[in-house]
Amino acid sequence: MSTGIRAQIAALGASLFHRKLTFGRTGNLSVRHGELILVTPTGASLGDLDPDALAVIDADGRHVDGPRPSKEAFLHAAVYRARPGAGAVVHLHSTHAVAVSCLADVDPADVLPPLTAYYAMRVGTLPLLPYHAPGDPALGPLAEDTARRHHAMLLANHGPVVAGADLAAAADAVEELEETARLHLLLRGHATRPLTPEQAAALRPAETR
Ligand SMILES: O=C(O)[C@@H](O)C(=O)COP(=O)(O)O
Ligand SMILES: [Zn+2]
Repeated sequence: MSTGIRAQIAALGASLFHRKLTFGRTGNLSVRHGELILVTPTGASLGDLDPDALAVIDADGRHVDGPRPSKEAFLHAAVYRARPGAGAVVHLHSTHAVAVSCLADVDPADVLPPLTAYYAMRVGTLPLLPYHAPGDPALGPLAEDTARRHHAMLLANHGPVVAGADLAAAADAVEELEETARLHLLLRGHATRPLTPEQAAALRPAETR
């Protein structure tokens, strides 16, 4: 499968890891290539991916080739099935988004307010999916259903999962999500003035139109 895509996955993994957007051996990345999906192997550090050692799965999440895929491969496959326009999926344990995923007083239909235009453009709405242990396939149907309406979702007590037309778009969105989570926590206890529903709707991400 394309060496260019493999190199892009490794380069993005290193960039995310070195900017501390995920830690240790957390997070996973995937890219759709025709009928198949290239996904990071389980137990790998995103900071040290070998482009020649990525797993290949099919649309049902079944292992086709390469090393053992991420334990979230079923989740990536579910998002691709729900979103025919998605070309890449990114899952991270980015600190502020994880912190927000642990808050008790959030609206599970939309966890973060549209504090900035870029958040409204790149993320839009962010549903919270109930806690499941990492790799629990029971999350698959729920993620698939949610992904039909949302390209970004937050796994409770875990982290974000974001789809994009390509890796760059998915990375832009997950980075914006992380920065907005950080702003949201910085602003807790302060009166804030998010975008109005009309202002946010006018900037709704193309992925959700
Ligand atoms: O949180 C987890 O365990 C996974 O969601 C994760 O981030 C890393 O798992 P692998 O992709 O199986 O290494
Ligand atoms: Zn995870």
